[in-house]
Amino acid sequence: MISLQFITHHTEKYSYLDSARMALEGGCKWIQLRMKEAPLEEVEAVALQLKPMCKEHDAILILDDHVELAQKLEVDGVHLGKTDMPVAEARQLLGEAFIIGGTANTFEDVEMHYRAGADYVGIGPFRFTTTKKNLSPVLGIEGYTSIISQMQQAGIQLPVVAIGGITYQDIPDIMRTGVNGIALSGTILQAENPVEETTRILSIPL
Ligand SMILES: Cc1ncc(COP(=O)(O)OP(=O)(O)O)c(N)n1
Ligand SMILES: Cc1ncsc1CCOP(=O)(O)O
Ligand SMILES: [Mg+2]
Repeated sequence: MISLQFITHHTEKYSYLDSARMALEGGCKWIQLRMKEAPLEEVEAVALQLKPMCKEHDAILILDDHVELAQKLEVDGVHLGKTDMPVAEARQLLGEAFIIGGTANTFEDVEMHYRAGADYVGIGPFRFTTTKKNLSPVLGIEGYTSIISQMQQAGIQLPVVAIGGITYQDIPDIMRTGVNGIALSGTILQAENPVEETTRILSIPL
């Protein structure tokens, strides 16, 4: 089965928690609670509701950005970008048991996260998306092919999750570049039935 990380978002129809619930009901086993611009107390309140839901579905729960909160709530890990706590510092604080992901847009970013002890890298964006502001340059298929090939040449073995504007149709081509998984938000939440869309995506043959 395809490795799918669902990134929470809120829309006119759905709350952050609804978005995660639908992905879990569709069979997703990895949720990233991403609540940009929400106060920490609000992130904590949603995380406290989401943690037992993820446990019930045997799914991993990581938080976007909030290292101390991840530690306090004993969720599974965090995802960190350029303006967040550095991966090495988060590793010091959290220890080996927590999953730590880092954002990359170039091979140099991947190398840095690898040396710092990240468990995976989220490489993107694949294409333009409105889900995130201040996007790095879009990578397209060529971008992933190039970064994966540089990783192989450098002997860097680190799971890669592709992210950013990815739709159902894109997945087979992206997976063929050698990435290990896909992170999605908008394409699931904009589907007529997000639960069914999650299941449909997870059923894509590898
Ligand atoms: C899997 C994954 N990859 C990349 C990102 C982007 O993280 P970051 O650069 O910190 O940006 P924000 O998500 O915090 O806006 C991600 N969240 N997940
Ligand atoms: C968090 C993040 N980082 C790079 S693109 C992105 C948003 C992914 O969401 P979508 O699948 O809706 O483009
Ligand atoms: Mg961040």
